[in-house]
Amino acid sequence: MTTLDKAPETVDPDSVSNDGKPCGHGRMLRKEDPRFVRGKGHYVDDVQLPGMLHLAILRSPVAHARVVSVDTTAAQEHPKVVAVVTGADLAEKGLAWMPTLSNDVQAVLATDKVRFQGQEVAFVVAEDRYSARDALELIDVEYEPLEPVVDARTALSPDAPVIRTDLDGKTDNHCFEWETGDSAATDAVFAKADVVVRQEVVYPRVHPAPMETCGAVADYDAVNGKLTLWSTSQAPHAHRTLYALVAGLPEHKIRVISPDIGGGFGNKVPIYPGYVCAIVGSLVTGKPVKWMEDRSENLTSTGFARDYIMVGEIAATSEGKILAIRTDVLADHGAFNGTAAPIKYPAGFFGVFTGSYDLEAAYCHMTAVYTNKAPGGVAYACSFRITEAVYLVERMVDCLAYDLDMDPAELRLKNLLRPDQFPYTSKTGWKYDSGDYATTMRKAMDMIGYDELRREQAERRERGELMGIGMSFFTEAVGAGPRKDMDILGLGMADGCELTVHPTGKAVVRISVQTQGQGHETTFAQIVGEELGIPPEDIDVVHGDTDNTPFGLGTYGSRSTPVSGAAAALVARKVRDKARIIASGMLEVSVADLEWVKDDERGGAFQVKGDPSAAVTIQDIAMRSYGAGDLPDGIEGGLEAQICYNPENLTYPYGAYFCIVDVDPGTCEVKVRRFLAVDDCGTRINPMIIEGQVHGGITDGIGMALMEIVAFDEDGNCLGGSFMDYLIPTALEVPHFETGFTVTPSPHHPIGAKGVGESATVGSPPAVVNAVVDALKPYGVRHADMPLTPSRVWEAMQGRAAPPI
Ligand code: PCD
Ligand SMILES: [Cu+]
Repeated sequence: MTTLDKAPETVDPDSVSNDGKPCGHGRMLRKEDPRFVRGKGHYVDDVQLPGMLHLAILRSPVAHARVVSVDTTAAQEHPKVVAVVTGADLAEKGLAWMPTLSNDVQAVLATDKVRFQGQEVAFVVAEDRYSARDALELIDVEYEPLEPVVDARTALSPDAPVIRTDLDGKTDNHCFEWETGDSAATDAVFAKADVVVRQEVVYPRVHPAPMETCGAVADYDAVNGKLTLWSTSQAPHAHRTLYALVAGLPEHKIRVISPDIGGGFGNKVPIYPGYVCAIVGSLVTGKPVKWMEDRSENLTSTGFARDYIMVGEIAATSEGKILAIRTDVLADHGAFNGTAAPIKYPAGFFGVFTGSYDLEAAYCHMTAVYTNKAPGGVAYACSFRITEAVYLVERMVDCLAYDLDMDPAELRLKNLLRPDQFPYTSKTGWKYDSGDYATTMRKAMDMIGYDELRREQAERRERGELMGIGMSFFTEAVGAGPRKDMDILGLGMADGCELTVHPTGKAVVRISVQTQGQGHETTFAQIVGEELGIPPEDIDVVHGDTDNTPFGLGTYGSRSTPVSGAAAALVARKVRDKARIIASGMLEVSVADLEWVKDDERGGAFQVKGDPSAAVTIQDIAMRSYGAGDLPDGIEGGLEAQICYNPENLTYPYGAYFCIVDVDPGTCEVKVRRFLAVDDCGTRINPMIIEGQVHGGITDGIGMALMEIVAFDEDGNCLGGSFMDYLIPTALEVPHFETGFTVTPSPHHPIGAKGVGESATVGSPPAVVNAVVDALKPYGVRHADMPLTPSRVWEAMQGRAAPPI
């Protein structure tokens, strides 16, 4: 069902739920913003504790070397230094290595070797931040250089030095092998196809680069045996459990607090050595210890994203019916596999590379390798590798359009899944919950004025101008996930939620997910408010503190709305069920005689069927639940509930994106003239927040398509270690954003909502690249790799392969 533009007049047409009723309170200003715009946000670096010490990390200047010796004598003598800790010190405590969230191990501080430039080698704890940094220079490390492995393509060659000598019996740089789909069936379809298109497509290494870098303040209270850790974590509960397992501390004696987070984008999902160092620092000094990265440390040593070399093949009929897709991927995971992905999915959700199309067969084979680069493979605004998958398929479809000389919009419309095919099980086993793709695609084409733009393009081409029209149609799988298939290091991906309505009818909802700027304090209040008829202003959302919130797996992969959002709606319904019983006592009727009504005047109320005068509001009921007088039999006092929600399936948001670019034939500079995103994320809780999310994601996508890359020289030196070298887009590089939407609610989500936080980062890079390649069509360009900097555009126009950057 698509409730496109079908909302009744009285309802904010921006926000309708399954049954056409308003959901939440629509466009509500964010409750957290008054704090942020007045500089009253409270971030990890704002934490100041009495007697707090400062920690700085010594990092490897080289990519691959044996650590011969680490001499800390001079640093220890620095008057303000309190402690210096090396890998050898940690090894004595059994803490030199830690598990990663993808079942690998990573060095906290190097013992045997350094494996990437920027790797943690030792740390200093000093009285102030400056002294800690100064003292790093007094540590003398002797390195015996080893040949670095920089290029994933040669990592498996027999003469490549073995990076992970720490792993028992390891004789090569192989990380993992993975496949999905049906190889034989796919080969058979390819054999009979009229057309086969093949293209190598590289998604370069990029960095999430959140505004706030990573950091922690650890405070170990030896008297009570309690560790409090303020940290920049997108997943405080999961982190706490891992600290308990690794350090052997009792879990109830660990409190992880994620205060305000200045952007996460997947970068704050992993546990970094720095967090562990801060904990060790506090344990050994008995004082609170703060560690805060600088920008360069963040860019060179924390979780990068992508780094996939993909060879795609698409089989089709000469009329443009896509039959099958096949791909072979080489994945560069850096020195340690630092991806965070559900354990059964080493390549994340890359299995959705079949896109939004109706295929006969599909197959993917992937090889992942270790290289002497920073660890990662994090899901940067991407539900576990979906960004890469969508980029591959959307680039391949455009290559097919090029080869068949077909219009790429027409080609997509011909192949999109039809509404009657949902729920649709893809050839790689993903169950797409709902969709009406063609409606969304047509709406986007109308909004952008597709036919008119093609006419304009033809005219401009006559004049030698390079105008490009690019598009993408994407489907994501977000909301990990059903615990039967998904866990991170053994932790099932269900989320708890607790709701308390106070006697005066104000409420507190405690959630396990962690906002990093998405506006959860607003939208979760809206979800509960909608269910109970309590104004969202009267509902406080508590998050980011393991002592005060229920267990859950955290925020990434756009899972908060699909999982915790569902939990919030259901816990509110549980409270409402209890309220109904209390109301039946108050009104002296049976429960069956009551109906739940919501209106502007009263908010929410239970009313005797057919008698609007006999009603009690949720606020009346709350007071009664705590107040004097008897409650119905078996009903305890108070109005609260808790649940743990295990999603039945992921949710599958989708969208149709259009990008218009102009390429200067002289300078080869790309200017994004227009960008339109039409998203379908099911029921929209707060359209204003959704638009903000989409604006951010488009900006990210333009950045990746046109300028972002973490490159390395042949010695393994990172060439993107500052914002002078690692370019991110500013307001100057992005156009005015155009957005639209359709609403196809998720059938299994209690309010029909799907995630949206990453949609635009997933959908926009292929739209931008497709636009640039389309602009270069007169030069016979079928593909060019990101980032499409002027030099790469120039090379493509010369008919040359892209040079390394
Ligand atoms: N339907 C719907 C959906 C949604 N929503 C909204 O919107 C938002 C979002 O959501 P989601 O989609 O659910 O998501 P989340 O989970 O919450 O979040 C996450 C995401 O989010 C995004 N966005 C953002 N924003 C900001 N500001 N910051 C940040 O950091 C960030 N990050 C990014 C990322 S990257 Mo990953 O981590 O990579 O995986 S994942 C991610 C929120 O508020 C909600 O509520 C609404 O309203 N409706
Ligand atoms: Cu990804």
